[in-house]
Amino acid sequence: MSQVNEHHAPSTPGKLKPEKSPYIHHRLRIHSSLSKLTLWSSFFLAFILFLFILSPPSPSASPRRALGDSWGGSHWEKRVAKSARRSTSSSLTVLVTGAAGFVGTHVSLALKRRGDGVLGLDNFNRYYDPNLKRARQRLLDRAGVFIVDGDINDAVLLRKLFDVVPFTHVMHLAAQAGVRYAMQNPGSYVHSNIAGFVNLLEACKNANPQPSVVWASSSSVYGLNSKVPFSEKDRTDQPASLYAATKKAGEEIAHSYNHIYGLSITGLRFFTVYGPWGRPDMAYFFFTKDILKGKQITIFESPDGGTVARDFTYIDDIVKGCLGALDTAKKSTGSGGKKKGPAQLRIFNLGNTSPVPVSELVAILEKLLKVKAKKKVLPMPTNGDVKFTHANISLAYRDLGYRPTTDLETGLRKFVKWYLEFYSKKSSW
Ligand SMILES: O=C(O)[C@H]1O[C@H](OP(=O)(O)OP(=O)(O)OC[C@H]2O[C@@H](n3ccc(=O)[nH]c3=O)[C@H](O)[C@@H]2O)[C@H](O)[C@@H](O)[C@H]1O
Repeated sequence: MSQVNEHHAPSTPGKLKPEKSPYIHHRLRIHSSLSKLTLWSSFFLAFILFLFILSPPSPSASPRRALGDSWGGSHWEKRVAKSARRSTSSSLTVLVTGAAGFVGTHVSLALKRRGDGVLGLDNFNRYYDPNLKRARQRLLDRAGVFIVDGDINDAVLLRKLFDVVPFTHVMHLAAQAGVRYAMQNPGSYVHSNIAGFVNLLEACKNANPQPSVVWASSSSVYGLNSKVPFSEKDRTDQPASLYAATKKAGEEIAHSYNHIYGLSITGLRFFTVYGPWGRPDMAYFFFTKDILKGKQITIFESPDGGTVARDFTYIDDIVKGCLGALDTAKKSTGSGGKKKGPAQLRIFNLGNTSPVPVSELVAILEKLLKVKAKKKVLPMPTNGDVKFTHANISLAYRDLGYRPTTDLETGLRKFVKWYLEFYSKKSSW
């Protein structure tokens, strides 16, 4: 069969009506479907790109992690072992997850300063400014605490850490925090507060020796409970936010790992913790920033016009509660994933026992900053917020020796002092 393509006339020009041979017609059909395919696939790619740009920024791990940040090797293991080395045999050896976080930084410093071995773990995600986390990391580095850049969902990394260090305790503070953000990025709460917690407990129950676990639950588990002040035995089956629901789920997951594997587990229900090196996503922090910038702030009030109040708790008091929980934690009874006997399971409120209306918080900030706030009062949106929190701390008082001593004005004065120093220095960064 003669090979004719569209560039050559048929062998007998003139006689034949110049019509397309079936072959040429076939080739042209292929070309037009190819060009249609190219057109549609470029439309599809453009659409995917558009969706990606629009999707909410999920706090994935730090950019470096996206490039596959490496860990392991003899130098890395030496850094891990040195950081975790305790000063005496009666000291603790603690893995602090979320060590570059607000509470994690303060707890790590306090443990190291009293002679405990401390190793940090943090994924340096972008939920808020990673530069603040890196600044905290430098603070801990100067104190001799190494923070491994890793995720609590990384089972291989966790197993390696427990192979290198015989942790006596785990202070689990890594979490997706924030009541309102859960409506924007629910997946992040499942990733960190459910999957991450289970993965960490799996590593703990498989470890030999098994560590004792102390972890951060939240006052938000009280949800719509109206009996005040909140006691540990009160209802916690009405969470008002996904954040609260994941913390409540954490308490139930802790019960199952205690029951099956003999893990000693203590949950701490923190009540709106604030202080130097705090979280920029919390009201006291961004109110300070906005008041100094002359930006309007929104003060929520309850739908019936009443105030919205929180039992704000200063970080130094929280740290004492965390160390009290670590020091009174009984050993886990399991070994290599097998339970040998009943193990300790506890839950405590760590609050300040004196709820303060948000409007009062703002008045204190105006006084400390010497700037009048531009305020807008709005009914509290149905965004997961609750009208009030108020802690009964008699259990923590009795069992942990927990005695909060810092009132809101004193605590905010220390926060404002830090804020002005840190961000004036940062402006020179
Ligand atoms: O105890 C906890 O377990 C939680 O504490 C914290 O949650 P909250 O108590 O909600 O703190 P935070 O956001 O600072 O709002 C403070 C007040 O300002 C009100 N609020 C907030 C924003 C605003 O624009 N206006 C306003 O009035 C708001 O209605 C609230 O009354 C932690 O974020 C959370 O991770 C968890 O640890």
